[in-house]
Amino acid sequence: MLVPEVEETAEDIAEMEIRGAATIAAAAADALAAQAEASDAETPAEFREEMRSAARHLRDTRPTAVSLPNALRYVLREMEGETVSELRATAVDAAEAFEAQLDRAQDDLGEIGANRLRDGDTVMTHCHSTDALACVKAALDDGKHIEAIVKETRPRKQGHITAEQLREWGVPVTMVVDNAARRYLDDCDHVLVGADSIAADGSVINKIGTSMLAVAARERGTPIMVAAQTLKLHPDTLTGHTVEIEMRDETEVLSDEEREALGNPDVDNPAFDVTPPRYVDAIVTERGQFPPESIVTLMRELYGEGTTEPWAE
Ligand SMILES: O=P(O)(O)OC[C@H]1O[C@H](OP(=O)(O)O)[C@H](O)[C@@H]1O
Repeated sequence: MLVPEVEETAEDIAEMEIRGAATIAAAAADALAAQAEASDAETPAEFREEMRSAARHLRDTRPTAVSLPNALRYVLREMEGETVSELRATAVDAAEAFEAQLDRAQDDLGEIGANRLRDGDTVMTHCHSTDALACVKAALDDGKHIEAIVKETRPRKQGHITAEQLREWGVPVTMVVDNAARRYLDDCDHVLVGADSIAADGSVINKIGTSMLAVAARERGTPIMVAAQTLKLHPDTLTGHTVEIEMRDETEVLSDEEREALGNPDVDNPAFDVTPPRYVDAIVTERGQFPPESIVTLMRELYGEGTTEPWAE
């Protein structure tokens, strides 16, 4: 019943071939459009059930980045009609509209974030975030000179992706291991990170190590800026739900051979952590910059008091 694009996208998200909250959201919307286009469902009910099933399959890949369910929700909600062809057309249009909105939001967010960066500033980054990099790009486009201290970000070293992108834009980059962050904070004007989810109390759920970085940055007096388009706002947290932290495979930390050589210790590999709002100076969205404690007002405006699960069986 599921088209190959849905199966492939789900596998690529789970394996992190497709990664980064915004990129995952766009790929999921694309996969739903592919399902709609290739479906051979004969009745509207059958078509709707196929789309719900595709959404469930995509949603079950990774639990933490809310952009994934937010993308699926957007497409399923916009899908309407009395016939299969109407449902198909509205689903495909919705996926396109979603992706266009996502690109626009990232551009707008970048412009706003760039206002915080002055000519000559140095930013410290953690992991790889397209929303965070959009702020640097907009600052560069404004003619500002920006330098970067890029944290490696173990265990998957996504700092390498950030370094590569920044070098491509001509930004001088210094790579450091994660443990060197505090030593270099005095040389930085901002800590700049993305987010996988933002909770209603302003907590930021981002790549493991963000909270340690934020605590150290607060202690050094370096401002912490989180770039997160509104797609990252987690509506379930309005009704008291918490955000599930993904635990990834232990072999990302130690290979089987390394582990055996150490006498088979237990290994935990949480992919994300929670940074409390008191360690964050600003959450930059496409709707403006917010102190973390006031993000709930924007969340209510956009999502009401919570959300439904349009993919439920
Ligand atoms: O949406 P954008 O800003 O690109 O990325 C947001 C976040 O997604 C990534 O998670 P992962 O690498 O998928 O585990 C990082 O934690 C990054 O900060």
